[in-house]
Amino acid sequence: MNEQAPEMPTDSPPSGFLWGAATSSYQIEGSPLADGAGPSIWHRFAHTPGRVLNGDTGDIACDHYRRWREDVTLMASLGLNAYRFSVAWGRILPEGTGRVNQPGLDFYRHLVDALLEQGIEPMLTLYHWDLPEALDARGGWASDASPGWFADYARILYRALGDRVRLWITLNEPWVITAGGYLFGDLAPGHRSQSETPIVAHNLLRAHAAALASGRAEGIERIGLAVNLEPQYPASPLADDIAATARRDAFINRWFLDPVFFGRYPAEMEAIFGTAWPEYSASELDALRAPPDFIGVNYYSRSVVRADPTEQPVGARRVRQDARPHTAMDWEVYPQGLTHILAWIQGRYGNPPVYITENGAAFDDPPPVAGRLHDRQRVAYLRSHLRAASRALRRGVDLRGYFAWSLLDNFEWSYGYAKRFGLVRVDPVDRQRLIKDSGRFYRDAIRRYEGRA
Ligand SMILES: N=[N+]=NCCCCNC(=O)[C@@H]1[C@H]2[C@H](O)[C@@H](O)[C@H](O)[C@@H](CO)[C@@H]12
Repeated sequence: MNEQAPEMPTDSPPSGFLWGAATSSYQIEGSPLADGAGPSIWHRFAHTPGRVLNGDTGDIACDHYRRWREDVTLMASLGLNAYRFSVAWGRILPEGTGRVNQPGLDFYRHLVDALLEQGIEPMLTLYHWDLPEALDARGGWASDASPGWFADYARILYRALGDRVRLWITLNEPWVITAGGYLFGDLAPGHRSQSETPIVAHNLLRAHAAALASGRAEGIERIGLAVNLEPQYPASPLADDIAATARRDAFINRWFLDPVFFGRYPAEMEAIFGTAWPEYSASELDALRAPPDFIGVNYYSRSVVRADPTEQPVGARRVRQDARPHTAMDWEVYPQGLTHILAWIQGRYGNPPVYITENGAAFDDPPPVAGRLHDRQRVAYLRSHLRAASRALRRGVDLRGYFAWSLLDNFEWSYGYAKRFGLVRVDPVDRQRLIKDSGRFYRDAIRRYEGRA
């Protein structure tokens, strides 16, 4: 058996299924201030000593801002029929509001046109963490004005690209934006405030609702929300561990989806944040109800949970499953969790359309040999998770597509370039692209699934 051949069930996916790869602006583009762009909070954060491993920044990254034509050709050679990317807000509105920077709009219009010419469906994420620095100086996502800023920015893009982009995502991972940027402080803007955190989360939900409404007004029909979801499993049947697992499930998985689908927060949130949890009126909560046309699921791993009062604010911690394989991020490889979380969405939120908008793994890749890079662990990860997605399809989940994270090795936030998720290697010195075995595997899997193998 050819070890690269995908051992996957032969049941083919629904017609029109999207096979893509995903990236984000700050992680791949480089040239953060080119052609009139304004700096983002990640430009400042990365240039702040001690914030990013090895002092890495996104100043060059994958140099995609200049190599985007080459990268579109690369996507076509992989047989992708879709590509998920994000727009850098500061390229469009250097000050975050007000004056539009036409060269920024032109960059994304050229990219979209090149994708369409290759038969690749663009999926545009409006916000993937790179808030304009000028808006952070005005309070950022903690500001009551932030939903309006976001809706105005979204409207400019809907009007500029709405005739050629059919799939839109408002926010990428509001949980990570909130927890990483405002609670734990490992991501930009690097705050550590229990009182600020629920306010930021509420403003992000208001911003999603405002961008959805402004999209509807512009006739945009398919607007989603991308969330990182991580199934939580109790470490024991002890009541304390069961309760801790429910709290962590609310904190990670239901904090944002329940408001947009039900117009209410999970009951556990008040217990988690205590007096820092604001009082909300019925109308404030109902204003959060803004069900997306699809859910983007970013799946990486699961957690096995034990109660731990020292781990605040949830009073729960992840228990490492030492006997199981882990990625270079120390995340357990657990493909079953993908099937479980997709079935959970199906049951809880009424079987909405779903795209797996991110799934992949960082491993310490071996060096290339004779023009090949044998990333066996990543091939195994992809194979097992594509099979897990196939099992969800068999259970009737309305799964519309799969986007591998990531197309390219790129800037992995506070880890810099030390963690590599790409199907394609990017040389740290000259940024030359080299398709890894995982990229070849994915290409062959697409052909087989689409019956072209
Ligand atoms: N324990 N544990 N488990 C998993 C926790 C996942 C939270 N991080 C993400 O989802 C980020 C998402 C981001 O969109 C992308 O920009 C990042 O590059 C990838 C890789 O890090 C993922």
